[in-house]
Amino acid sequence: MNRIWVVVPAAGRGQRFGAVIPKQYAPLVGAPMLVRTLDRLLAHPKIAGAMVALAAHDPHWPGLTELEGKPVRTCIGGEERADSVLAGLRALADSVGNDDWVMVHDAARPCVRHHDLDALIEQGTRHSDGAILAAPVRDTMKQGAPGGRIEKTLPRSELWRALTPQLFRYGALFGALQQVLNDPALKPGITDEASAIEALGGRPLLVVGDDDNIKVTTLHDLALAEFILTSPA
Ligand SMILES: Nc1ccn([C@@H]2O[C@H](COP(=O)(O)OP(=O)(O)OP(=O)(O)O)[C@@H](O)[C@H]2O)c(=O)n1
Ligand SMILES: C[C@](O)(CO)[C@H](O)COP(=O)(O)O
Repeated sequence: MNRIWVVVPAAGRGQRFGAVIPKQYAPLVGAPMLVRTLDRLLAHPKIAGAMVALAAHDPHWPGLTELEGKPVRTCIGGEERADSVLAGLRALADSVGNDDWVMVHDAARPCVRHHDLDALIEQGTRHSDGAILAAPVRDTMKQGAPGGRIEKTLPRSELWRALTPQLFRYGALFGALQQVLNDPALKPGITDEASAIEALGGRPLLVVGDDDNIKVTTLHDLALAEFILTSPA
C-alpha cells in the first residue's frame, strides 16, 4: 500500500478561540499548534506528506516545505472547512491516484496519537467506504427544545463524537465533496468528510479513538492540549 497523504485544513479564522492570531498559530509547547500537529502526523511511518490548506495571504505560515523528512505542501483554502479540504484534495491530484487512501486531519487537533493512526489505517483500509476516528459518548445526551428545555434524552449507546483523521480513497472523497458542496441543500450539513460520503449513501467505519484527541476550539482547550502533550503518554 502506498504511504498516505494527509490534507490538513488550516485556513480557519478561529473566531470561537477569540485570539489576535488564528488559533492554528497559537503557541503550544514551544511551537505553533499547526506545526505541532504536522510534526505528529509526519512522524508516522505510513504518512507520505501533508497538504496544508491555508488562508489566502496567511502572514503566519512559517514556510515549511519539509518536516520529519516528509514533504509539506500548501494550497489556498476556502470559505468553509469542507471547501478547504476540497482545495487540498484538488492540489494533491498530481501526487495521488483515485484508489490511493488519503486522510484529512484538523490542524486544531494536535494531540492525535500514533496508535490511533495505526488503528485507523489498519481497520479503515479494509473498509470500502473508509473510516473515521471517533469517541463513544460517555455523558447522557439531551436534545434541546426552543426555550432551553429538554426535548428528550437520546440513546447514547448509538452516539459517537467524530474526530479526525478521517480516511477515504482519494477519488471517492474528492467526488463526494465536489458533488455535495455544489448542492446548497446539502452543503450546510457537511461538517466532516464522512458526512459527504454518507450523503451519497456511504457508511464509513467508526474506529475507536482516544477521548483526548481534542479539537482546540476555545482558549481553555489550548491549556488542556498543553496538559495532554506534556503528560506521560
Ligand atoms: N474555512 C475554513 C474553516 C476551518 N478550517 C480548518 O478546519 C479545522 C476545524 O475547524 P474549526 O475548529 O471550526 O476552526 P475555525 O473555523 O478556525 O474556528 P471558528 O469556527 O471558531 O472560527 C481548523 O483546523 C481550521 O483551521 C479551514 O481549513 N478552512
Ligand atoms: C471535522 C470535525 O473535527 C469532526 O468533529 C468537526 O466537524 C469540525 O468542526 P468545526 O466546527 O469545523 O471545528
